Amino acid sequence: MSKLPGVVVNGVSGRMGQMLVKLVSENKAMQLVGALERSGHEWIGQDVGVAMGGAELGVLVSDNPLEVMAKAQAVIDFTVPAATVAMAELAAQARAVHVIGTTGLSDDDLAKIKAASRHSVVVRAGNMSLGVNLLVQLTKQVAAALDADFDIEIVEAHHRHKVDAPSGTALMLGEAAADGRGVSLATVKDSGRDGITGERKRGDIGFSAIRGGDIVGEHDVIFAGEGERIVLRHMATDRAIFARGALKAALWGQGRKPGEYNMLDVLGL
Ligand SMILES: NC(=O)C1=CN([C@@H]2O[C@H](COP(=O)(O)OP(=O)(O)OC[C@H]3O[C@@H](n4cnc5c(N)ncnc54)[C@H](OP(=O)(O)O)[C@@H]3O)[C@@H](O)[C@H]2O)C=CC1
Ligand SMILES: O=C(O)C1=N[C@H](C(=O)O)C[C@H](O)C1
Repeated sequence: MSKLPGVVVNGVSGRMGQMLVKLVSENKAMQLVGALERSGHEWIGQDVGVAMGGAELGVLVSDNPLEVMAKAQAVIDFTVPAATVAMAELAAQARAVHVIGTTGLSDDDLAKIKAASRHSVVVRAGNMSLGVNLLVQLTKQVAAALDADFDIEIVEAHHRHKVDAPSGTALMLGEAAADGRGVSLATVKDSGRDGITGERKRGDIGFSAIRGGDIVGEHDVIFAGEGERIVLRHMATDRAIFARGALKAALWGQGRKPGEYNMLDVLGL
C-alpha cells in the first residue's frame, strides 16, 4: 500500500489555518503530519485538534519548521509574507510542494519565492476558489472583447481584520483585465483615490476596497460604458472554498516538475 502524502499546515491558529487543519484531517487522500505556528504562540506544544476546541488529531503544534518539514510532501501556507518567504526556502530544501495562499507579497518576496521554485513545486494564487479562477478567465475574455470606452473598476469587500489592499483576488482580476486588453497592469493601475484626483484617465483600471465586519470576500469587476454596465461578481460566504482549492493544489503538485504554478494550472482552466 502506498503512503499518503504528508501535509503540513502553516499558521494553524489563523482563520484559514483552522479551516485547513479541519479539511486536511478529514481528507482520505492525505495525512496531516505537521502544524506550525509562530514562536511564542500559546498553542505551541498542544494537540492542534484540542487547541482548535475539538478532538485530538495526534499532531502537536510546533514552532520548529525545519523539524516538521522533514516529514512533509506538501505544506499549505496561508500566513504572512515573512513567514511564507521563510517557508519557501524550507519547502525547497525538503522538495515539498508549497501551496501559497498568503497575499500582500512584495516584489522582493515574489523574487525569493521564484528562486525557491527552482527546487520545488510552488502553487500560488491570491484566491484558490474555483469560482474566482473562473471569474479570472471571464474577466480576461470580456476585457478583450471591449475597448477602453468601457472603464474597468474592481471593487472588493473583506472583513475588518484584513491587512492588505487591494486584495490578492482584486490584483488577479486586474492582471486578467489588463492581459485581456494587451497592457501591463503596472501602467494602468489606479488605486487609493482620495481628494482632487482629476478626471479618470482613459484605459486605467481602478481599485476600491471596503473593510468591515465578517465579510469573507466579495469581488466585482465593473465594465462601465456609456448607457450600459457589465458587472462580473463573485461572493464567498465560506472559507472552505479557498481551503478546498489549496488541498487540491497540494495533491496536484505531487511528482510534478519544480516551478511556479497557479490555480488555473491546477484546475485546468
Ligand atoms: N489565496 C486564497 O485563496 C486566500 C488567501 N488568504 C490570505 O491568507 C493569509 C491569512 O489569512 P487569514 O487566515 O485570514 O489570517 P490570520 O491572521 O487569521 O492567520 C494568519 C496566521 O499566520 C500566523 N503566523 C504569523 N507568523 C507566522 C510564522 N512565522 N509562522 C507560522 N505562522 C505564523 C498567525 O499567527 P498570529 O496571529 O499569532 O501572529 C496567524 O495564525 C492572508 O494573506 C490572506 O489574504 C485568505 C483566504 C483565502
Ligand atoms: O484575507 C482574506 O480573508 C482573503 N484574502 C484573499 C485576497 O486577498 O483576495 C482571498 C479572499 O478574498 C479572502
